[in-house]
Amino acid sequence: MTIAFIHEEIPTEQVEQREKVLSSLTDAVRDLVDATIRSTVADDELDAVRAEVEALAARLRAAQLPGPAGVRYNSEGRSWNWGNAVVGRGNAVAPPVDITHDEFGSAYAELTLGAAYEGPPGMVHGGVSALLLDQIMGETASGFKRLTMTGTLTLRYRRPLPLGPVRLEAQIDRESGRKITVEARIGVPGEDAAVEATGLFLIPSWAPLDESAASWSRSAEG
Ligand SMILES: CCCCCCCCCCCC(=O)SCCNC(=O)CCNC(=O)[C@H](O)C(C)(C)COP(=O)(O)OP(=O)(O)OC[C@H]1O[C@@H](n2cnc3c(N)ncnc32)[C@H](O)[C@@H]1OP(=O)(O)O
Repeated sequence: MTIAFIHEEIPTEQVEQREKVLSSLTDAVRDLVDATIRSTVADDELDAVRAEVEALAARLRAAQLPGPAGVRYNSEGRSWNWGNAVVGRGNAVAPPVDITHDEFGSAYAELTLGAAYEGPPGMVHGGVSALLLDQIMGETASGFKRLTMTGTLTLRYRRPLPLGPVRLEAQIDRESGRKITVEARIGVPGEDAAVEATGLFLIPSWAPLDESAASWSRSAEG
């Protein structure tokens, strides 16, 4: 098995410009998804919109990567993972989340979950809560200083979480060698947690304990 981080020598300024433009497109596509779910226009109008959307997809397919976007990095230490299912700037399926790391071992995020993330009527899908928690916990364990992968994630769904504004928080609870235990929660801001999580994150045996993306890539391929 190879987990490859891709070295691509694009200047950071250019990466950031591309990310800005791509993020705007992603936001527009998210809006399209929400509009599609909630639209009540007539069937022939839905059909006309479908034709226009297909034409837009064909324009984007004029130049494509051969596969998924992967995780890329340049020699200035800038990395980007625009296809990531949770934080990918080019991924409109991903919830619109920005994770803040206030200090090593602690992170939080606030975002609004709309119609695209519904499970029980009017409530956030339990898998969406798990998705967001896994990402914030993994980033907290990693701190972008070391590669961590989810080993075991345990969730307790204490109460339904309404669609709308939500807040996530995560902290490292303890660590021992390659094992990092993280505690986290998601809920309505200012209220008791709707979902509490405990996760065991592992620094894989093939990865260095504390290194850069370049060495993760060499270790993973080697
Ligand atoms: C840009 C960068 C962004 C960096 C920011 C990153 C944010 C990422 C957030 C998203 C995270 C994901 O979705 S990650 C994707 C989901 N997770 C995965 O796909 C992981 C799949 N599993 C694996 O690849 C592997 O099993 C590993 C890496 C987890 C462990 O393999 P290993 O390193 O060879 O470890 P191994 O020798 O087997 O075991 C070492 C010790 O850990 C224990 N152990 C092993 N597996 C588990 C387990 N699943 N749960 C509990 N404990 C386990 C063993 O019992 C042993 O304990 P002892 O005998 O020593 O006591």
